[in-house]
Amino acid sequence: MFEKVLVANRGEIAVRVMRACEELGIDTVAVYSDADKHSGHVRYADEAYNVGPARAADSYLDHEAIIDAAQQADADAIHPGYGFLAENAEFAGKVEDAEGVKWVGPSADSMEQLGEKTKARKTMREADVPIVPGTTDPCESVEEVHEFGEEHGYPIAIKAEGGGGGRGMKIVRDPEEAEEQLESAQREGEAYFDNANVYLERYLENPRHIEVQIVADHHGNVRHLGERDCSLQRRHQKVIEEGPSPALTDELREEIGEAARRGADEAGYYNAGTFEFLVEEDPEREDGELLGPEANFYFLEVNTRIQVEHTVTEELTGIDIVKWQLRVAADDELGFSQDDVDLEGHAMEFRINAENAADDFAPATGGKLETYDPPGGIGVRMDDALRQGDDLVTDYDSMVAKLIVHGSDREECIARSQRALAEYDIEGIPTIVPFHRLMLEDDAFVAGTHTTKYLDEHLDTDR
Ligand SMILES: Nc1ncc2cc(-c3cccc4ccccc34)c(N3CC[C@@H](N)C3)nc2n1
Ligand SMILES: [Ca+2]
Repeated sequence: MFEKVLVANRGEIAVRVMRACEELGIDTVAVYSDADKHSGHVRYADEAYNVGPARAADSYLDHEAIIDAAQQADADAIHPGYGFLAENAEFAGKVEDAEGVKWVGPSADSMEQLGEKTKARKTMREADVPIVPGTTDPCESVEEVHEFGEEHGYPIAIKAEGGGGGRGMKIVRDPEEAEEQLESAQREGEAYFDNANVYLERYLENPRHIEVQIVADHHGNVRHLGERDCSLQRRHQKVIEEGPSPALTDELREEIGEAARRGADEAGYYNAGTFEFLVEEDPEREDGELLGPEANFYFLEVNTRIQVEHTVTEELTGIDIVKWQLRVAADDELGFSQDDVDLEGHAMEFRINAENAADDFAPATGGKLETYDPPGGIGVRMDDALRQGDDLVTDYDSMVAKLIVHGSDREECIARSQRALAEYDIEGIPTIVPFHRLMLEDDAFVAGTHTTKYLDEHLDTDR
């Protein structure tokens, strides 16, 4: 096992990874930009290295600065967390090539193969995993869009091959829009992902967003750790994630989990990853009625990294996913079989963003944590890097903490979440805690019938 690991990230995920290291007896190295000199992840680490100025491109995204810090610290491995360089195949390759430093994540090859959506779709098709009906090669012309529309009907989703998370996705609702949307998707692909290739999918109007956690080692062992339902989103940003999904029967749950496992196996994937699916809602579904094996589910894309919401799966299974990432990177075999994976109860994760929900979720522009008094008690987990008196760092992502709650069932989880959110006392910066308190009283959310569009359709009007 590694003796020292550098965490190439900041905030809550950096502390999360360092906690796993501590428990494995591994020394921790933090990197920080000038803006994070007094931040929580620096306080937590055994040693810390400045990697540059506040601008992420000159610090957290600077490949050489991070690798230099790892070599200065004589670290055995680099864990990227999520965001920043976590899915950057070029960086992963450089780390693997750097003398004596291991990459804690999937192979650079996997990141390329599965990060490129058309390739990922081809691989899934090989593994008999249903993919969203559409193309697996780049779309070259607007005629192709029209032909696709003739065959599959409208609406059509035009997606950037290098895209993900909703970036570079355009919807074509009738033939006249095709040319403009095609060019726009190609331009965005070029601008955001340096890849103008786009592909076509039938656009599902009101799906649920279900994702399956995968953990796999270098010895061919591939496990799925059940699903998370990420349907409560606002402008493609997840707000509350939960597991198990309140909409699936055990049968459909097992089918989707096994499909993800099969897909990961086919791709020769290792370390932690998430396979995203869309599940078509049945508009006539009544309260309490669940989506059974007759429901359609389709592979969407793979996230070749640990995700923000991995905590939901950890609370349901009792499996520390980050520790397994470290063990797998050190060439250990997975210490559990698929049958050992057992989901217990219900869990929800509330992203605590420093944003003002009343002002269209505008990110805070600064502030000091005059009061920081997070909740506790049975079934309540706080993942953050904050303490009272901290100045808010606003140079990066607005998510400052995660509240994860576990209960014996969804009802207890909701009641416990309401109790925890009522206890959560943060003064000095705006956060979306009040918004989460409201969500827990929303009929559709409490019934679990909300789909991916629910917030976008309801927020911009009545709140
Ligand atoms: N063919 C097809 N049909 C419906 C889709 C619906 C989503 C989607 C997924 C999750 C939340 C959404 C919110 C508004 C609009 C779309 C979504 C979607 N996403 C959004 C982010 C990225 N993970 C892929 N792709 C889709 N693709
Ligand atoms: Ca994604």
